[in-house]
Amino acid sequence: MGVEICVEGLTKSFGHQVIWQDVSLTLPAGEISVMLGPSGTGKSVFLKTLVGLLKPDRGSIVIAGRDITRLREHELYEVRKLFGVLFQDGALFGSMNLYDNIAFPLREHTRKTESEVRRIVLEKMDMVGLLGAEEKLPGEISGGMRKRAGLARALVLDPEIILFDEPDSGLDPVRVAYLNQLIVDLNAQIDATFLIVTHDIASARQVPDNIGLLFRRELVMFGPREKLLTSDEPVVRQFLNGRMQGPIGMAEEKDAAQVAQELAEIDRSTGGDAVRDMTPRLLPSPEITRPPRWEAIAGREAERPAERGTGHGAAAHSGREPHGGPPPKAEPEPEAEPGPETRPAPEPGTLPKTAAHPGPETETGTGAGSGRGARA
Ligand SMILES: Nc1ncnc2c1ncn2[C@@H]1O[C@H](COP(=O)(O)OP(=O)(O)OP(=O)(O)O)[C@@H](O)[C@H]1O
Repeated sequence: MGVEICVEGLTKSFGHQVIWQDVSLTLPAGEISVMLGPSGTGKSVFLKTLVGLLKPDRGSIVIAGRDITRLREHELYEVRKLFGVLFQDGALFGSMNLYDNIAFPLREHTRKTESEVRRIVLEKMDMVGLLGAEEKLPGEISGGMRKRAGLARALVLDPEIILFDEPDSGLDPVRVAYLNQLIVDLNAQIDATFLIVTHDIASARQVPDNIGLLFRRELVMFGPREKLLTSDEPVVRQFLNGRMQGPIGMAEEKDAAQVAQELAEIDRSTGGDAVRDMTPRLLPSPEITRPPRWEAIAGREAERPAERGTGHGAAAHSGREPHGGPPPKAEPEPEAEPGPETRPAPEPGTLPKTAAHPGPETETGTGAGSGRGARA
């Protein structure tokens, strides 16, 4: 089972620039949480702070009973063993084939024999639908495959927490749909605590148990998905509907009168309720054995059949089926996709260090809605 992360009064600045202040939230063990926010609001900084790569100015981050903001570097190293991180571009080493990229953390941080390494690498490649692509170089495959290779590498040390930094960036909507299904399937299989930073509203509406929103140097809200999807908070409504009308401006904040006028206009044109759709939850693929937590979620979803596919819910926001469809393995990815995703690989030392940390087999039963919010 994944571990809970309890953040209290967290503040981070660079020089005089406050990135965010007094952030408090709890990422419930084993649940999927999404962090949203306009560009530059410090979502990536938040992820890096959680994993101990950046030090906050104030506040605490308690993981498995330890406040990681107070740990020394060698103690942090132990805590980082709990984490797997999927970086935006997969952060693969360009000169290594996928097999060696995925084996890298095992060879670096464990004493496993090559036959054990092989078993684990192939198991994780199978989980992300990449079996058969072991010999490919990162530059020879599509952006979607690179993300999945990065995910396989994040999985090899059996993390209890997985951080995803914009997993959908640079992917077309179909690849995003497959990746979302993979994320949900993995959560049902490995039961780790997931935190996803994304700009993709459709993903944010369907995938998580909890949603948070950073804006104006604050955590505006963090709480159960249902609560944010039906929220009256203008920033939340604007962001979850991808609208220009609302407090979030192109480059700078709008004045209050303009915001009030825009919101009144939306309410006039929509009757005021168009933004509060309960998008159906994405469920694990049929072939995945659902642990009790997901059984409970599926049960709750089944209780609202009338809402499925009606109004401006999932259909309007994502254009995709909420669940089902072929598993990620069946994804027909083009193999070569030169483009912005092909970036120089980072130096080995820049990756957060992780190591084997198998968790117990027990299932979490917390269910959606146990996230403790800033103001939710
Ligand atoms: N190491 C650093 N030193 C100084 N400033 C930094 C550093 N890292 C990030 N910043 C600043 O912190 C702010 C938040 O950056 P961050 O990348 O976390 O935003 P973000 O919300 O993830 O943005 P995006 O959605 O565009 O990826 C930016 O103004 C950035 O320039």
